[in-house]
Amino acid sequence: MSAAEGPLVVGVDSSTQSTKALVVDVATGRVVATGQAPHTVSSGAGRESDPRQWWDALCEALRQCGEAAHEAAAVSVGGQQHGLVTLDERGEPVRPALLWNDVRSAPQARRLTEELGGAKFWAERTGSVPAASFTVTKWAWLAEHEPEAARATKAVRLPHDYLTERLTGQGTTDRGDASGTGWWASGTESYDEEILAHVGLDPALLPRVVRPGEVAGTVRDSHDLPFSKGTLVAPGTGDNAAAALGLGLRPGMPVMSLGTSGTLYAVSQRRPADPSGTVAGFADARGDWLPLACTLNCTLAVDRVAALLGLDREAVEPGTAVTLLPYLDGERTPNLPNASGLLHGLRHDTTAGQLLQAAYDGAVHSLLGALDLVLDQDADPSAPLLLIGGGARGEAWQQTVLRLSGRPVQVPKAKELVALGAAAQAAGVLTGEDPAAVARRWNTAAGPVLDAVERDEETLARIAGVLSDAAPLLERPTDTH
Ligand SMILES: Nc1ncnc2c1ncn2[C@@H]1O[C@H](COP(=O)(O)OP(=O)(O)O)[C@@H](O)[C@H]1O
Ligand SMILES: O=C(CO)[C@@H](O)[C@H](O)COP(=O)(O)O
Repeated sequence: MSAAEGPLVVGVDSSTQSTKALVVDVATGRVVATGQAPHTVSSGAGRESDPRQWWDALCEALRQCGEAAHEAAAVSVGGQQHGLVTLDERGEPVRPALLWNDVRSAPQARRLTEELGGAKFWAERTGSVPAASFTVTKWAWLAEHEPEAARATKAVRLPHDYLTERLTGQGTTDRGDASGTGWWASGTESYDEEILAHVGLDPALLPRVVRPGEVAGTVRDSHDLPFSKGTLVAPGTGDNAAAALGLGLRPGMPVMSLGTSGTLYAVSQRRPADPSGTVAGFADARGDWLPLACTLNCTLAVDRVAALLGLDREAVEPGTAVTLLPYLDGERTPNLPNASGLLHGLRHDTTAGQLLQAAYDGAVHSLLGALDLVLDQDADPSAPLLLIGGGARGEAWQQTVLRLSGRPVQVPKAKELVALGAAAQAAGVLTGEDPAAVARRWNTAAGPVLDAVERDEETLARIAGVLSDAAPLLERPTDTH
């Protein structure tokens, strides 16, 4: 491998299942070294992870990157959104973090929405109607169910803030990740004191919101740190906002990300405020907006169905009239936190491969319903849908998205767009460039475009019909939730 042409930067993706780190050459975008280490997430009623494990995974991923990581001039961390990290006076976790896909705070989400002026108030004030994923509902759950833990909390952080702080020693966040808390007012771009007072959270416990392009700090002097002292640390952001940077996204370019979560989003210059709650009105990491819909059941749910059927994930068969709503973890889009998986239309001649195809269809249907909502009205309807995340590598996912969207689908060759976006942000603080322009210079979105096929309206209508007819069942809690 030839020597790097420019300075090196590190981009990190600390997502739900693992941490990935890339060392990237700023001049060319060439990935010089990579590393990856897994996390564990609790099963059962909640979804929790120990933040210290994210740090250990980061150190391990960087160790795998070798000497190149030590040579990096700047680093940035992208992380799974929304998770509630509670720290004591020594900066140690009070308890494991409550993750974005933990639906135990659904009652608090409903209650907060009602208590503070309803869905319209929340959408206009924070950009989003809080669902169980939002940090504010998790804090309300903690205060109600574990008041001693809430009292012991001396700092509240998001996952990417926690890792950034361990690098710099300073509590910081950015507008992209702050916009997923439910306590950040999108109109004024500041913490919302009324909402914070309502949930009994002292604003002094929150991190400073660093501006796009501003340096969050430098790597502090500590023997366990994998970087050289003085390495610049960029603000970092939530993983979806990082991927938007990593694609060099412009308004009108829709993205579907297929990972633990399914997400569908676009960049917009208009501040979103959807009172239906389908679209979250996130900020992006540059100064624009990132209207986004998110599902709780994506690659893990479909892989689980494949495992139950004893099939390889690619062993799908066409021609099904079966509907499978794969809501194994409850669901956020549509907002059905108590739901479980539902199967309708099973016949003697239904094959296992058709059942598997129905799981893919159900997962993709939930996301595509938000496509027109995340795009600006003047967006070109024939622009390709960018497909990213681990699932984008799968033929069955690609073909399902192609058939149900009716759009061309572009699959970027670059695999780790969240980590690349973080690297582009790190490059930005080093050179003063716009991170999205850095990513465009690196040509990160390049990849094959699959031609559009006629949209499968029949399947979309069948799934929508089952969803609507089964509403009372899907709202009913099952024993394990
Ligand atoms: N070739 C593939 N085909 C389909 N799915 C894949 C493939 N490779 C990985 N995946 C899926 O991608 C998921 C991980 O995606 P990723 O975007 O890394 O997740 P996250 O960021 O949520 O941790 C796994 O659940 C796995 O099922
Ligand atoms: O909650 C959301 C977005 O609102 C999720 O997209 C999380 O940010 C988790 O991301 P992955 O680990 O699936 O990438």
